[in-house]
Amino acid sequence: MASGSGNAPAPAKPIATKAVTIPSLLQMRGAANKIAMLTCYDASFASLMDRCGVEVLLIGDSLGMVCNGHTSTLPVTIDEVAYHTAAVARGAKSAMVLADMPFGTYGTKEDALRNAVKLMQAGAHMVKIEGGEWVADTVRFLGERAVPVCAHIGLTPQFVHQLGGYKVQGKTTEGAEQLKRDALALQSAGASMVVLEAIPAGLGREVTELLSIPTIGIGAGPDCSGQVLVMHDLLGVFPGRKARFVKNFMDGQTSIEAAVSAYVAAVKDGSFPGPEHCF
Ligand SMILES: Nc1nc(=O)c2c([nH]1)NC[C@@H]1CN(c3ccc(C(=O)N[C@@H](CCC(=O)O)C(=O)O)cc3)CN21
Ligand SMILES: CC(C)C(=O)C(=O)O
Repeated sequence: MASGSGNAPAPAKPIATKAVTIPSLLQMRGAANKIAMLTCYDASFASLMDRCGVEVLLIGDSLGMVCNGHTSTLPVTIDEVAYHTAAVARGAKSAMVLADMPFGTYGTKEDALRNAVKLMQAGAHMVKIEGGEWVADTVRFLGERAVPVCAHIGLTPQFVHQLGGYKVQGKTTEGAEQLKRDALALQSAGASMVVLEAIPAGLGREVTELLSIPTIGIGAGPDCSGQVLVMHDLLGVFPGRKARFVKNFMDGQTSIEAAVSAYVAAVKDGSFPGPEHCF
């Protein structure tokens, strides 16, 4: 307790008080200051997460599963993501707003630009695209037209039918080599960040060391530049099967704010993910 503070309680001080930007995320990566990302779908949670110091709010196409009860992300439309993005953008003060490009919205570069513009005009600061080397041209095309891109490789849920389920990727030597080629191609194309989903922890570390842009892991081990979770998993309210990388941060907490703060603290101090959350 600070002395001489009188009777007035100290006002709750938000951790992130300055706008999170692409340069500030790059700087965090360089300083080994872990980046905390969470999915977010509405203004009230955006405000809460922002106050708790979450640096990036992802309007994930997971919204089709956690908000709408679909069994995959494929039914999600660009207008649905734009609607939730506008809500999150109204609630966020400092956090970066990152919006997912849903299934079927970036098949051609022209489609990608037209749809990304909808998300940027709804309030996104960056869009996320699933795919490797083969989407690098799209990443470059968007970047050249003022749309920053976060790439997403490893387990890419829009490919669920080709992958045969939500399975760990990059387990074979060939798979791991392809993932590294994908990561480098996406960085060269101008990606500002890359999400690594459900890959062996060692590969998550290797890809992070290979790149100079931030890597954000979900089931990709503790050595990524940051971590992301679906908020319904963090709060223990998703009724479906839990992936290995999920941790319920409500355990032992009495408020959502405390749970989100515990997540941010655990990402920052490196205690999340633990070995039990890794592949
Ligand atoms: N609530 C929720 N959380 C998520 O993380 C999430 C969604 N929904 N919807 C979109 C995708 C789907 N995701 C998933 C879903 C399941 C697993 C899963 O159960 N994986 C197995 C891997 C099995 C293996 O190959 O060994 C696991 O045990 O974790 C992984 C990612 C991630 N995303
Ligand atoms: C699981 C995260 C990374 C995501 O892409 C989503 O929420 O859709």
